[in-house]
Amino acid sequence: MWNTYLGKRLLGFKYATKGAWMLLKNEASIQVQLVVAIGITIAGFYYNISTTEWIAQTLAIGLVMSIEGLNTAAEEIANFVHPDFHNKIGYIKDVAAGAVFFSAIAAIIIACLIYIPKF
Ligand SMILES: Nc1ncnc2c1ncn2[C@@H]1O[C@H](COP(=O)(O)OP(=O)(O)OP(=O)(O)O)[C@@H](O)[C@H]1O
Repeated sequence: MWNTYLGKRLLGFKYATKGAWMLLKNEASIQVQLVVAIGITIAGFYYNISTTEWIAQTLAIGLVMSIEGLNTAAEEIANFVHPDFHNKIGYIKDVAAGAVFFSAIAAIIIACLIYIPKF
């Protein structure tokens, strides 16, 4: 059954949900982002934000958590292939963290655009 087209897709989904659970269980930064995501979702209901605002907010949450997950994967690969100190590993980790920074700035701007007018 798992060797069919549909079976392989289902297996991929199973591994992806396992990976998402591992990120949420093991990674402090993702846990913090999940708490922020829950808080901002509660704020969305409290301030009764529009459908467009929900779309922007949901995309922002997904973007930050996705890039954080990729950043974690890059760090894990870097630690696995080269556990010792190396400038190149430092560069790889820093640019991966920089990608999270870009997404976080975008998410903060989106949050400001949605919530500042509501005060
Ligand atoms: N092996 C290494 N060689 C060179 N520099 C490193 C190395 N490991 C870490 N660094 C430097 O230290 C910084 C922090 O590394 P670390 O692995 O603790 O990342 P982190 O983002 O703090 O991880 P975590 O998200 O797990 O807390 C990196 O961004 C990099 O500048």
